[in-house]
Amino acid sequence: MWIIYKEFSFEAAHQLPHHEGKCRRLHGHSFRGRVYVASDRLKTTGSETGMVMDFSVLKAHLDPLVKNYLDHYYLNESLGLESPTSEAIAAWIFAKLEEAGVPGLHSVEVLETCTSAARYFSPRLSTFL
Ligand SMILES: Nc1nc2c(c(=O)[nH]1)N=C([C@H](O)[C@H](O)COP(=O)(O)OP(=O)(O)OP(=O)(O)O)CN2
Ligand SMILES: [Zn+2]
Repeated sequence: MWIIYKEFSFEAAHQLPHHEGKCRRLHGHSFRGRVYVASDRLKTTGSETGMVMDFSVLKAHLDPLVKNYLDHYYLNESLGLESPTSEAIAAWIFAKLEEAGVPGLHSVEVLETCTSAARYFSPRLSTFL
């Protein structure tokens, strides 16, 4: 079994209206993230020979999401989430990539700060934690 990932990053603002502390206020982060793809085989033909998937394929899926919804956006609005926690953002990105048909999509991780992150797994892989 192999698992590969592609990292992405974006600067964005959000607020968590239910939070009883500082995160209730409008604030921003330099978010970082990783999209993970898993496979039990490597490609045996073409330019992706020896790969689970070319990293550039993942980048091509991520770039429009970053450009159109994530980078320099107010996430409550751009993602249509009342409370865009790291958990909710990771699930939102996962759903978009799943909708786009990324094969072998395993999980999406979103790091809000250097020390805080959430990772959303496909429900199909709920036993794969
Ligand atoms: N499970 C979650 N908890 C919190 C989230 C979240 O998305 N999921 N988000 C926040 C806030 O948005 C906050 O900006 C980030 O939290 P935190 O790690 O507390 O940030 P700090 O930089 O203040 O961390 P320190 O370790 O205290 O420096 C809150 N919780
Ligand atoms: Zn925050």
